[in-house]
Amino acid sequence: MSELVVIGAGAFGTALAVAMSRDGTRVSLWGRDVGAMAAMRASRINPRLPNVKLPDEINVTSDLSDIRKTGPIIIATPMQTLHNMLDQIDDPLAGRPVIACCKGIDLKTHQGPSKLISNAKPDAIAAVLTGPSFATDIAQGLPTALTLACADESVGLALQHQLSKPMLRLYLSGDVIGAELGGALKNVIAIAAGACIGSGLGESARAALMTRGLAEMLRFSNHFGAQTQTMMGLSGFGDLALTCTSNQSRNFQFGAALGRAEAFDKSVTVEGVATAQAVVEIAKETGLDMPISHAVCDISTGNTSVSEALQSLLARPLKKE
Ligand SMILES: NC(=O)C1=CN([C@@H]2O[C@H](COP(=O)(O)OP(=O)(O)OC[C@H]3O[C@@H](n4cnc5c(N)ncnc54)[C@H](O)[C@@H]3O)[C@@H](O)[C@H]2O)C=CC1
Ligand SMILES: O=C(CO)COP(=O)(O)O
Repeated sequence: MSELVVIGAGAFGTALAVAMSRDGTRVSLWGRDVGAMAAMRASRINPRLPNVKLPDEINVTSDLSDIRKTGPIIIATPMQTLHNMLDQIDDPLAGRPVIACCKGIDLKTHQGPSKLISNAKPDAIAAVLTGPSFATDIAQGLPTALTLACADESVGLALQHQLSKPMLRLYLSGDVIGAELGGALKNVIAIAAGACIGSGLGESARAALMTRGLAEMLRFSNHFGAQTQTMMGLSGFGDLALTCTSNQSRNFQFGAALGRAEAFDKSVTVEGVATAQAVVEIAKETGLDMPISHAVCDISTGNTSVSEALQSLLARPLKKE
């Protein structure tokens, strides 16, 4: 019987644990909050996914030593907590695949999840699982397709086969940088799309933002060696399309609240805010032109209003597509 560890018992970690356990795989689902994990163990319900019962195959735990069990490790904590999370794991995880689902760029180091993993655990095998998928859809067993990216082709192939399920199709890629940058950058553009709709600018404007946003994603990721094909696939265009057009997306919801000048619940995970800030800092260092990310950084930190940000985007010099 295969085994798997999922670190991070939020919506996404729990959804993946449920999906993976459907074929009898034994999953250890780790969360940091001892009380919340005890409650989840008793009720078999995660309040973030209230309609989904956790199967018996899932061992809900707050004991990090449970990750010593065999099998790949999936990390589904928010991006800005990954550095600290890896520091808490005292095992070197030698030879173990460590698969990040975090979508973002670390503000302190300007690195993505795979680099943080390789720096902290040089003997582990870093991989990334990303693409268009809401936790609720995965947990309910609705059809979903994701990118699994791993630089080690044979490990990637083995993971693709182990983690693909009848309703969860994993497409394999060797372009780890491209896959993780797609997931990080689409959140920034989704905030812009939400602000556009929330402030009543219309769906044509949103389509323009998505298209020019994709151009920004390509410019940025190509600079760091990503392949264009990856950005046009599930982890780039696919996730951009989902997140910019669905009210279920928290990044979209946050942008929409900004557009309507409404308050937003600070406890909700909105990965695009810190990533926009990291992108602006990286753009300053590299000279990359990232106007939408600049606008999102300014509106999400309260430096500019949505209408001022729009005016500055519209006032840019006309250029070739
Ligand atoms: N929810 C979704 O539909 C999807 C989420 N993701 C990604 O998965 C990652 C996690 O997102 P969600 O599960 O949705 O977030 P969530 O807000 O539902 O859960 C986050 C979890 O991380 C835990 N956490 C917070 N700070 C922590 C720390 N310092 N150390 C350890 N654990 C900590 C929280 O207790 C919570 O259980 C994000 O990067 C997100 O972009 C990816 C695909 C879909
Ligand atoms: O990444 C996601 C879907 O693929 C989830 O998006 P949000 O974090 O914006 O909710």
